[in-house]
Amino acid sequence: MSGLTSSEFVRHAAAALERVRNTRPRVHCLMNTVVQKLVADGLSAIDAIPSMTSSPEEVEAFVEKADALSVNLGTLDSQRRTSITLGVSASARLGRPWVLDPAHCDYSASRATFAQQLLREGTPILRANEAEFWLLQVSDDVVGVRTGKHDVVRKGAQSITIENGHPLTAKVTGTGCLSGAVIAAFLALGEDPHLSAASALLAFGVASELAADHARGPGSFEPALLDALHAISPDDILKRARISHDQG
Ligand SMILES: Nc1ncnc2c1ncn2[C@@H]1O[C@H](COP(=O)(O)OP(=O)(O)OP(=O)(O)O)[C@@H](O)[C@H]1O
Ligand SMILES: Cc1ncsc1CCO
Ligand SMILES: [Mg+2]
Repeated sequence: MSGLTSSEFVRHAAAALERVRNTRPRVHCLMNTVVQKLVADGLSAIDAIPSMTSSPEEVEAFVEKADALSVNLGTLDSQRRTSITLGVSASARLGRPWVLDPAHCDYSASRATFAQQLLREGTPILRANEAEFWLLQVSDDVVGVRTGKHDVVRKGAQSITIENGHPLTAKVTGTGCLSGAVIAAFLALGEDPHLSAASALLAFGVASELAADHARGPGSFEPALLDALHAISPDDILKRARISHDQG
């Protein structure tokens, strides 16, 4: 884990949350049409600044203005393919960090092929659920994030496992998509991408636990998660973190 002990990593994550709040990174999202609002609200709640437009004519200008890009393939159509291709190339050209969520690439061979092509542009972070993750190949310099009961953040032989979280998170559509956008906000700090991705997921997992304390089910969990992303403090991370790591 880049030479850090577990407790050093947890302190890094707590401080990274504070830096996201203070620097207010701009995150451009090429997001599926199902969960645009949740993703924009979740980014705003952690004090990042979202933009969501996806027209091919404008995408390069928005990527240029942003500090990081979050790409999601959930509702791919031909215009979105064009916008995503342009956005990802601009990101790689400008050296901006970017995150790929290959949503539902396990349902469609053409989507999986597209995801695999995109992963060759720049040095992205891959954020995927179990089924999607195992379908794609990532090179050793790409950080691969597999979410689920535990989130595993791997780079080459090194991995960090985040045990924080709550099962209700999986009952709200789009929390995985939002976790990818939150990773992009942490990447915008320009720090080690492996640590940034793991820090983002630790903050997200702890926020999920805080939210669950105020929820009666998925319906009340969603707004509680936004409240928790707004309220979560570095201290919550220091007190609640449950992680393990493998140096490979
Ligand atoms: N069993 C579980 N217990 C706790 N947290 C979970 C569980 N399963 C998933 N999560 C959390 O729920 C969020 C969504 O993860 P998931 O792997 O379901 O992504 P996804 O399928 O891409 O979601 P979506 O497509 O709805 O955005 C992540 O923050 C993950 O940590
Ligand atoms: C349900 C669904 N369908 C396309 S995108 C999306 C939300 C993220 O999975
Ligand atoms: Mg998904």
